[in-house]
Formats: sequence, structure tokens, C-alpha cells
Amino acid sequence: MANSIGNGFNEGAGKGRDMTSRYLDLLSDKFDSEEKVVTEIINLESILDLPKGTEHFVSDLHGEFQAFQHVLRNGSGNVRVKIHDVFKHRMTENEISDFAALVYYPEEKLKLVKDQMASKQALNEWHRTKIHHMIELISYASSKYTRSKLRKALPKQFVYIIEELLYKSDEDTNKKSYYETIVDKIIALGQAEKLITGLSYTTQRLVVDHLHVVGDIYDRGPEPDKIMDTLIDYHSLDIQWGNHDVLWIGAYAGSKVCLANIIRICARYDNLDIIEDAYGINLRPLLNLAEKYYDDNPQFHPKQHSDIALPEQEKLQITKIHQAIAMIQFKLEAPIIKRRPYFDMDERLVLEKVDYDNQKITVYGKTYSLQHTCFSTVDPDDPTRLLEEEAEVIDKLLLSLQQSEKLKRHMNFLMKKGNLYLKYNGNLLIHGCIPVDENGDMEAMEIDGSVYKGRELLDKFEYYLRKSFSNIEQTDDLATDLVWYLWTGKYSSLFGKRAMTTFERYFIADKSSHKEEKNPYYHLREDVEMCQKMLEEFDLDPVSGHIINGHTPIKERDGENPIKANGKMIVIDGGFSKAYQKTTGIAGYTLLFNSYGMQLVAHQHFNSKENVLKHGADALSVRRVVDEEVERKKIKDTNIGIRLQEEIDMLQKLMSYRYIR
Ligand SMILES: O=P(O)(O)OC[C@H]1O[C@](O)(COP(=O)(O)O)[C@@H](O)[C@@H]1O
Ligand SMILES: [Mn+2]
Repeated sequence: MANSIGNGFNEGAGKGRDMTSRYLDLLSDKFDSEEKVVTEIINLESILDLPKGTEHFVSDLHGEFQAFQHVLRNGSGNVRVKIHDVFKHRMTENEISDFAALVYYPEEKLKLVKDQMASKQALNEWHRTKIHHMIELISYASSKYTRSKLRKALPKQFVYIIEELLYKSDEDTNKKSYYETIVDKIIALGQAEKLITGLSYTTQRLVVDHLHVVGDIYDRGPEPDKIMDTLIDYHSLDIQWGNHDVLWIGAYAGSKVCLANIIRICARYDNLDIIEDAYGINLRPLLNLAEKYYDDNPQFHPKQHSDIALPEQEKLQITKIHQAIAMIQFKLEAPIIKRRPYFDMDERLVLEKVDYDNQKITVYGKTYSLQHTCFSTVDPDDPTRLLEEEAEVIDKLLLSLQQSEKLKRHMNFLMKKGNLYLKYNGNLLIHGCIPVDENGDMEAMEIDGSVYKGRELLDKFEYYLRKSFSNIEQTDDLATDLVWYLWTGKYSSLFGKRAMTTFERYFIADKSSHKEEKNPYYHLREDVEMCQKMLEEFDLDPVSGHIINGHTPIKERDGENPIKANGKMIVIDGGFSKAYQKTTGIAGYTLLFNSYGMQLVAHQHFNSKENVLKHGADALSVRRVVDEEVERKKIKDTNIGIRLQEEIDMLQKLMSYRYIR
């Protein structure tokens, strides 16, 4: 379940005492002398006193790898801030930007400079200066870390050399030429570029200690797989699943309806490459079915994501696939709704509500005409029955999906690092919401004969999601159905709306039918007391804690404020997703939480990599202080601090148990 830290030792009970001495015996294998115990205690105690590391929060990445990696490489502007701190009296703003660009994209920048330099000698000189600047920058950026932590962040092949340069002593006199020789030799041996590249990545790593991804890595954008690969390599992170992420987890875990959804969304956003090329899933059977039953249909044209128009033939093919998989999805929803009455989704039995003779539908008590229908595989007498071909196609797709090694790796990582919510350093991180009613009371949901609400309900959801993931051959058990419920159900903490109107959005012109009513959480979260109540529900301190949400794009353009309830609630979905930037008016929010407090960063737009390289780094992110710490926060005030303190307590016990008689 979501994190909680406890030492697991019960001093009072006899059994606990046995456990403790067994643990201490084990511990004494590692710390087999008094000196080793003492050294470790001193080491841990001094770590507790260091300033807390910087946490970096991002959310709603939606497959936008380029924008994401830019934010990651510049630490939401943090790299530039550090460069500015060190070099403001020695460099112009342009030089600072240029140096920042080198730190973000060292390989490309080095190549660019090499191509521009007039002579080898000039290039060597440039390398020499940059090495010195990098060492200075790293020395500053690492000042709140232990030496051992810094060592882990250094490029392996150069650790010894860099440490010599970092911990210079006696520079003015005896060793001056020694340090100069080191740098000269690096250049002479052709290692300068490698070293500068390594130092750049070290800097990127030092400015952010820990990353939180508050959900929605997948869907809409073109490269979620590259985001996943980047996250897998990242030094320290956690993930709070978004509704789109659980849709992918659900598909991998055996939910055919989740699978139909992910393919439908990929078709809708012209991203079928993710399915076919990135994950190697064979779409041929689906294409054959689509060609047989469907034609052009403007409602199912893919959304363009680049300025280059799609070739007509390709567009037509995607349009057909889009319809084929959407109809399979609507059919697959029906049996789940029927076998799980407590999902309370009868209104979503849409295919059964259609009047096929008159092309009309009655939903939520209102009758609408249908347009652009594509019901050629629907039997009006049994509208939700899959054709044999459709059943075969979805089975084949599932088989192919579950055999994708890359997807397996990515989904395993999502499960390993992910939770439905996370309590971290006193804050509650959650993608969507905590379902509440208009009075602000936790909403209850029945699952399998028992009723759950608030934190208990979320824990139950996570329990079933993990269960489904560990039985991927099960396709219609409760656990698998509940993963789909998390995507679209009324009391889902990830969806946060009463119903998803996908069918209406495709087939009904009247936009009032498209509206998706939000959970009252979304207006109640403006209220300080309500936020405090929710923090208490999760055993967090209502005074110092914050809730950090993603999921709902903040319409900055319309004056909406991402900082709500006096700073208790921070919503960081600003629209990495290009598809949503029109609505939000900005290009994404990120949040930084360092030892001085919390700052929200609003990114005005993400410069393309090429632009950053040619014209220097973008200075366009705007920072807003959310909360300032009265006293600088130290590691001892954090989650990690609590764990370290427990280790110290244990070592102290070991001292008296073993060594002090
Ligand atoms: O913009 P699209 O592609 O029609 O998607 C709309 C759908 O996405 C959702 O907003 C869910 O996605 P988000 O988590 O990104 O909001 C649904 O509620 C809605 O039906
Ligand atoms: Mn979302």
C-alpha cells in the first residue's frame, strides 16, 4: 500500500524482543566492530542535519517526451538558477543561457561548438574553460550532499579525477600546476567532450534529488514509451498512477475493454505507431476487420499532431480502425456493467438504448438524434454481441500485447514505482481526487458486498489493481473489471467525474450531451477546511500538509489559479499535452519543493531543443512561491529522515547490546 514508515519492532511483547535480538545479531554481521557502529551513527546523524533535497513534481505528461525531457534536464529552471548564482558577476545573461544549454544537451551543444570553432587550439581553450566552470557549478550544486552521495552522481570513469579537482587544496602554491596538468592531460588525451558530457548529467542529477510523477504518462501524445525509458533510468522517483496509466495497466492485466480504449485513443490521436512500432503489437487483424466493415467518417478522423497533413490513404485507414475499435469497446462495456450491478452504470448501456430504426438514442431521460453512426457490426436485436471476427481480433490483440517484452518491462516498472496515492514528506500526492459528496463527506462504494470510503476505498482499489496485475490471464474477474472502473466509474478516485460520455461525443451533435459532471471534490477543494479534512483522512498534518493533484487542466487563460485553498491544494496539470494547450493557455506546471519551501513553475512554452541550442536556454518559466519554510527544512524533517533516525536507534541498540557491557 501507499507508504508508511514503521520500525516493525514491538518492544513490549516477548516475540518482539526475540525479533529484535535476531535483527541485532544480523546487524552485527555488517557492523562487526564498535568503531564501525560509531562511524555509521555519526555519519547518519550528520546527514540528518543537512538541508532537505529538492523534490520535483510533474504530471500529465501525456506522451510528450520532448517537453518532458526538457523540463527534466533543466530541473524546471533550477539548473539555470544555480548557474546564475555562481556566475552572475562573471557572465552575461546570454553567456549564462549558452552555458545552461550545454548542461541540458551536452552532446548536441559540443558538436555545434566543434563545428563552429576556428582552430583546434581555440576548441581546446573552450573545453578548458568549460571544465573549470562545470567543476565550480557542481561544487556549488552539491554543497548540500554528502561526498558519498555526490560520488554516486559522478560519471564513473572520471570519479577519481573529478574528486581531485573538486576537493582542491593548496591551490595557490604547491599544487597549482598539478591541477592544471590534470585538465591539460584530459584535453590532450581527447577526453574533454566525454568529461563535459558526464559533468553535465551530474549537474542535471544534482539539482533534483527526487522526482514525483503525479500521473498520466500515457495517451494523446506520441512518445510515452520514451518517457518510460527515461523514468526507468532516473535516479530516484515515484509515480502516482493517472487514469490513463491504469488504462494501460488494465490492458496488460487482461482487460479487453481497457485494451480497446488504449487503441481507440491511439487511433484518435494518430498515434498507432506506439502500439505497432514502439510495443510491437500486430494491428493487421484489426485493420482487416476495419477494412471490411467501415468507411470514411468525419467524426472518426484522427486529430493532427503535426503541421504535415497525413496522406489521404493513411488517414482513411486510421479512420476505419478508429471506428472498428470504438464499436468493440462499446460492446465490451455491456457485460461488465451487467455482471457488476454495484458499479451503477446502467445508463452506459448505450448500444441497448439506441433506436436503430430511427437513429435516435435516449440517455439520462433525453432523446437525441444520432449522426455519423457506424453500426454495421451491430445486430439491433442483440446490439452488444461481438461478431465472431470482433471477438477473435480482440483476443489476438490481447495475446500480442501481453507478449510485448517492452510493454511488460514498462508495466512492471509502473507497478513497482507506482501507487494510487502517496504520502510523502507530509503531503498527499494523488492524480485525480478523493470522491466526496456535496456536503464534503467521503463517498461510499460497495465492492463485493462490503462498503468502503475515503482512504479505505482507495486502498481497496489499489489492492484489486495489484491483484489483477498478478493474474494477467484472468480477463473478467472482479479485479480486472475494477481496473476499468478506475478509468471510468462514478466513484473512481482517478476519473473524478460521474460518467464518461464517449459515445455521445462521437454520435450526438448536441454538445450538452457531452458534458461530464465532475465530482464535488473539484469545487470543494477550493476550501481550506475541506483540504484539511482530507489530509486528516490520510493521517497527515492538516496544518503543514498539502494536497498535490494533476488531472484537470488549469485554465490559466481564464484566470484559474493552480494554487488553491490558501496553498493547501496545488494542481499541476497545466497541459504538457499539446492537445490541451489551447485550453490552458500555458505549457505546463511543475512544482519544486526544496529546503526553503515550495515553488510553482509555470512554463510559458517549451522551446524546441534546436532553439535552445542555437539561441540559448529559455528563461520563460515563471515561479510563484506557494509556501515558505519558516526555518530551512532539514533531512531530519523528511520521510527519509524518519527512516535514518530508526536506523540510528537500531545502531544505538546494537551498541548497548553488543559492545557496551
Ligand atoms: O479530448 P478527448 O480525446 O475527447 O478525451 C476526452 C476524455 O478524456 C477524459 O477527460 C479523460 O482524460 P484526462 O484524464 O486527460 O482528463 C474523459 O473524461 C473524456 O471523456
Ligand atoms: Mn487524468
